[in-house]
Amino acid sequence: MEGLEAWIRRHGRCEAVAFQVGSRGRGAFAAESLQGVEELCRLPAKLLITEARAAAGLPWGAQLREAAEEFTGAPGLLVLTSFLLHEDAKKHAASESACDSFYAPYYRALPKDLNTPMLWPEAWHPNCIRGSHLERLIKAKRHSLALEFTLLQSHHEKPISWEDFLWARSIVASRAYALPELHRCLVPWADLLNHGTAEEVAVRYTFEGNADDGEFVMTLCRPLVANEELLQSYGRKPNALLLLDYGFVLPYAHAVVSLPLRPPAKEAQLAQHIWRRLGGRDRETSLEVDSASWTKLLPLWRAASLEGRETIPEEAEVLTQRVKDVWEISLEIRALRRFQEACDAALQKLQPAEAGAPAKAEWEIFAERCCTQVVQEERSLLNWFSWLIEAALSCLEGPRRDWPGLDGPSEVTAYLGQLQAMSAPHS
Ligand SMILES: C[S@@+](CC[C@H](N)C(=O)[O-])C[C@H]1O[C@@H](n2cnc3c(N)ncnc32)[C@H](O)[C@@H]1O
Repeated sequence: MEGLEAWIRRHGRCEAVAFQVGSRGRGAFAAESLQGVEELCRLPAKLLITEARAAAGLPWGAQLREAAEEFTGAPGLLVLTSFLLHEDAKKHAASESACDSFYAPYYRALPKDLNTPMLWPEAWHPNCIRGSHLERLIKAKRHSLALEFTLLQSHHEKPISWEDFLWARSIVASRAYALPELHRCLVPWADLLNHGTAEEVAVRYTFEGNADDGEFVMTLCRPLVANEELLQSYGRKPNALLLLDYGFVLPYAHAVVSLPLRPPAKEAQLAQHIWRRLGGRDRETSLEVDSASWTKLLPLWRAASLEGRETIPEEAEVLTQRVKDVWEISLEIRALRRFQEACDAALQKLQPAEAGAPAKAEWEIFAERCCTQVVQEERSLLNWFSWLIEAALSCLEGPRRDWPGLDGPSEVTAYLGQLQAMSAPHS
């Protein structure tokens, strides 16, 4: 760390921060009590490994970028990974070994051992994640990593190992910033700050000036007492994504599940027409749903629940609009039942919470604890959906004595909105 700080001070500025190991691992702490808005670091552009600089530093940079654009939304992450491999950064991580790269002080401050699902052994598959959304995410990630590795191998002059690739890819996934001016980039010093919730975050950052000679500036945005940890935000992410890219979970973060959504029957022309107008796919798809987005799926479930008709009537556009809002009580009941069936099916697929062989290694105990928490959150979210649907159905189907004034679907929706606001599962 001293080498990194000396390097930063030679080229830019960093203030008032001490690096220590705390409850979140190594992190940045207030060296003294800090009041008001204070500049914590000012880093000239040349200290940042931007995707443009990485591409320029690789003989195959331009071709790799072009090829990566074909199959990933963030090609810069692959270019940065390739650059770390080309620079042999892993060899210098957490070591004093000789390195003639300009970024040597940064590489030496990088962690050698990481624990994210990308680095879990391929065969390691904890029982608790079977059937979960988390399992789908991990499988999809492994699949895309294999494709990325093949792409990098076809560009690098020297052979690269799978282990080195996974290390470099995990470093980039867990540390790269996305700055509007520079796109993806590694920012030495700043990337030592751990992640906190919106209430905990104590810094904000910006890039001033142009890409070649601008500066990355991090500022304090609330007072801190001495030794308090300085936290930044990695974005409002569900625990499944925090686990996937960063290898940790928060005690309170929102859960996500995937629910199967089946298109209406082929012969139900009107339903098919409305389904497609709403963006529904031709085949069964799994949609990611959380406690904030579930209502956006209701129109699709309504469309899928429409009774078949031979032809598309002239008023089909009007009907599409009605399906987006709440239309009629019987349709709403059928749609909610479909939603409930999808939740039940997803719940059935989850393993009992206590399943799983006892873990041995330290990384395994930690990984299994994180997985168990994420899957428990999925289960809670699915149970919460079921509870909401039950509340809605008893409202729509029952005598509605308890809720006088709830006469039509829109009142029911408003009522559900209130229930949702009061009871959303935050943990
Ligand atoms: C950008 S780095 C932060 C610095 C890192 N702790 C280090 O020693 O280099 C991101 C990594 O820090 C750890 N981390 C960040 N925020 C965390 C948190 N709230 N709880 C636990 N670990 C956290 C995770 O290992 C994550 O992959």
